[in-house]
Amino acid sequence: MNILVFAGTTEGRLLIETLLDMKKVSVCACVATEYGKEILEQEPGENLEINTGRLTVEGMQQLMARGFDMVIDATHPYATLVTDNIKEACHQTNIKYIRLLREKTQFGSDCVFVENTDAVIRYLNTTEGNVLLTTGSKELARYTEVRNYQERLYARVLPMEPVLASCNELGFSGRHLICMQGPFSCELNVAMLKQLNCTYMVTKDTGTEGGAYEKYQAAQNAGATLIVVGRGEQDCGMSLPQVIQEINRDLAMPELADWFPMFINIKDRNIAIIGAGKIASRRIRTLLQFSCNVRIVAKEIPEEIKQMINEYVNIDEKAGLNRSIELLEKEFDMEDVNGAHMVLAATNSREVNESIGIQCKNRGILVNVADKKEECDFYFPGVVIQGNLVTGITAQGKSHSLAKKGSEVIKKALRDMD
Ligand SMILES: C[C@@]1(CC(=O)O)c2cc3[nH]c(cc4nc(cc5[nH]c(cc(n2)[C@H]1CCC(=O)O)[C@@](C)(CC(=O)O)[C@@H]5CCC(=O)O)C(CC(=O)O)=C4CCC(=O)O)c(CCC(=O)O)c3CC(=O)O
Ligand SMILES: NC(=O)C1=CN([C@@H]2O[C@H](COP(=O)(O)OP(=O)(O)OC[C@H]3O[C@@H](n4cnc5c(N)ncnc54)[C@H](O)[C@@H]3O)[C@@H](O)[C@H]2O)C=CC1
Repeated sequence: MNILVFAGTTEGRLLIETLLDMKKVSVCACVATEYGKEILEQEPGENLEINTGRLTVEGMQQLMARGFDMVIDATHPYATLVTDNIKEACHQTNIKYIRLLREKTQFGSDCVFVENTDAVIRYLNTTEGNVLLTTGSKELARYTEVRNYQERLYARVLPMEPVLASCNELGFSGRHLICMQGPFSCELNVAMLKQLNCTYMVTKDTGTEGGAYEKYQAAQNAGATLIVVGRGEQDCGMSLPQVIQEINRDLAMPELADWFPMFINIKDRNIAIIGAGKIASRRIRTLLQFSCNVRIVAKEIPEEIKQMINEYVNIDEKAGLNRSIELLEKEFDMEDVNGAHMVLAATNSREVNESIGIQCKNRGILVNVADKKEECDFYFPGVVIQGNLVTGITAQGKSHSLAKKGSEVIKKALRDMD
């Protein structure tokens, strides 16, 4: 089973460790930063691949096109934008999405709960006293809206060069900036609160793994008030044991294929290809290696296809083959598929392809619609021929690039065969 994990968090690391201990599981882990990679502390090996860098939705889709059984989103509970992007990419590529979410911390009613950073700033502006900010560097700029922020606020951030620079730029420096990597024990938090004389501490609900409970205890011990910023809409998800249970259930299920390979005799059968672009020409090249009659219909037929046809006509003549290869340079109409046993709709017009699909189905002609798998009666496989061996491979419409890779592997394997 191939699992794509968006990680970079403690629970992501725990999940990956558990997955790598399971048999039959390969993991591709995506982390946004080098720091996230360090958290992982895992050496890439046969069952683990690590990708570093922030991906766009398109980048995620491209990666997912390699064919994964599921995607587990173990990004930070406050990383709402990344989560939206991962969900969108899963939706586009039709891959199962699971949100791994840390459990919420059980804070007492002596905390102040606010919905977002705006609300923290509003609240702090109604109070006095020093504040220890433990919400990270990303939203630090917003906190400059707190009155006397350079005197009142103390920021605790990760010890990374760019983070330090941006904090300094905002006016957080010297005693007011603590660059340190957690985990922070209750005692350490208490010591910091006391040393800096803080009466407030701001945190997100980063869950047990994020040390939120240690902050709560510390605030209580140091006589400070903990201000908790909510998670917004990110409340739905599974815990780590639930995710593992789900994967184990999927592993136990037999994998049933929907597409059965079948070899049919197309000698002297009529095959019509509508369109003569990049996709059609790839398929024409494949079909010409079979003994079927071929009719190509396209508004414009590129010179290279005409040349390819001429070469085949010559080969056919020499070999005494009596099949027809026709080129019709015209706008498509339904007359063009009269007598066809099989049709490939590969124009660049959705409307034309859809209409070809519908009309062929109505007339009982097997049809392939290159831009919409749901409208296909059959898929065009990756075809490799060597002597009497004919192979066709499909990834069942789940990953076109996987089908392509499979064909390449077969081609090489057959070439290397004695
Ligand atoms: C379902 C199927 C139906 C059918 O057409 O028969 C289909 C559908 C679609 N393909 C799309 C895209 C791409 N397909 C390829 C490659 C191949 N696609 C092939 C077959 C199939 N493609 C059928 C079964 C697939 C399966 O087995 O899983 C191969 C095997 C045979 C061949 O085409 O010759 C050949 C690889 C073999 C080789 O190269 O050797 C590439 C890569 C490339 O071109 O380099 C891309 C672009 C990159 C990408 O998206 O990954 C789109 C979106 C179009 C859009 O966005 O407009 C759809 C529409 C949809 O999914 O609904
Ligand atoms: N199944 C697959 O593997 C893939 C499918 N596609 C899809 O396949 C389709 C074709 O892609 P390309 O070959 O790259 O397009 P293209 O733009 O290279 O070629 C389109 C062809 O259709 C012809 N055409 C357009 N309207 C026509 C009409 N009314 N009558 C006759 N001919 C007409 C044009 O003359 C041209 O030859 C697109 O819809 C694309 O989304 C794209 C990538 C891979």
